[in-house]
Amino acid sequence: MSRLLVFGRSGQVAQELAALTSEADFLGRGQINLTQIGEIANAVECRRPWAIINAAAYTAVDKAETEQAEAQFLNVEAPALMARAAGVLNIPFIHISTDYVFDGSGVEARSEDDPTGPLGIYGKTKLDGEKAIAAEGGHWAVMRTSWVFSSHGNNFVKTMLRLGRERDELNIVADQIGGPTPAKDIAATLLMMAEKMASDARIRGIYHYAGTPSVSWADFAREIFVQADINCTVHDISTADYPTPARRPANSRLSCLRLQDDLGIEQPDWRLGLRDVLNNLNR
Ligand SMILES: NC(=O)C1=CN([C@@H]2O[C@H](COP(=O)(O)OP(=O)(O)OC[C@H]3O[C@@H](n4cnc5c(N)ncnc54)[C@H](OP(=O)(O)O)[C@@H]3O)[C@@H](O)[C@H]2O)C=CC1
Ligand SMILES: Cc1cn([C@H]2C[C@H](O)[C@@H](COP(=O)(O)OP(=O)(O)O[C@H]3O[C@@H](C)C(=O)[C@@H](O)[C@H]3O)O2)c(=O)[nH]c1=O
Repeated sequence: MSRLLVFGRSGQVAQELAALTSEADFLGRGQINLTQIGEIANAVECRRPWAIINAAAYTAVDKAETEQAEAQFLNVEAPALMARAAGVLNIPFIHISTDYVFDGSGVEARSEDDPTGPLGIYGKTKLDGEKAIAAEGGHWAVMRTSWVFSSHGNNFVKTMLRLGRERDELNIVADQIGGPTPAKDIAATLLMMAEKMASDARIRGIYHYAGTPSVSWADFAREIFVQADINCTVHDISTADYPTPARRPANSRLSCLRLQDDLGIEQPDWRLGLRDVLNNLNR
């Protein structure tokens, strides 16, 4: 019986996929060098999976501004090679992209067909990755998600838990709004999408999937401190008061109606996902 192939192993989404299924092979940095020509096609050919999920990426938003070549390879070239290898076997390929493909203007939730306009290198390479996958022409889907958190790897929740225990007050950006998304819910949705795609060729293209309700980073931090019972005061600041190498979108709201209509999948309430993550970290 053929298995699922996942690129990525110790990342947030990859670990949550591993927790949900034992019927998959996971290839992280220790198992495959994604920058080595031929390794992706070989890995796919010798395993002959029934579907491929790409959970590997270059995700360091600020560092990408100076490590453009690495970001380009991992976020554009490698996913295109995965899509091509999936096309050869005629199997579904699912990739993950980001709210950072948008320019963040306006206040409305963005739908899949809205114009893009990344503000930094990370977002630009993720957008170019989407386009490169589409150009391969196989049976592909891209899940665009946002503000991912889990008990594994690096994320805003873990940064806030560390800083909140060290300091009495923190200044956090309050004019960037988005949907925090639990990696566990992303993993479950990716598996559902893969299964559905295997039997229904109409499930293809870009799908938004983000947690609800939308909040600012500052309000997200406040909820983390309430749930974790940490005494740290959050002060609202503006993006201009927190300079970073990469610009980030002010409006990261994603409309997730397409996924609801095509697959019946609802947006997760991130506050419940946060409770679950905090419980796991406390175990
Ligand atoms: N984090 C976020 O807030 C968001 C993430 N996304 C997207 O979701 C996807 C998953 O993100 P997330 O789980 O947070 O990512 P992580 O940063 O937690 O994990 C990245 C994964 O990429 C793999 N990887 C990185 N560099 C290499 C390399 N040179 N060769 C092989 N593998 C490599 C890592 O491998 P290894 O297993 O060896 O460590 C790891 O599994 C990405 O496509 C990301 O762009 C979208 C929106 C928000
Ligand atoms: C630590 C800290 C951050 N911030 C701000 C900076 C930034 O605007 C916001 C979030 O910072 P981070 O650097 O943790 O998040 P960032 O790495 O930008 O998160 C993004 O990662 C990539 C991979 C994605 O695809 C996005 O969806 C998004 O999740 O919080 C403060 O205002 N005060 C602080 O003390």
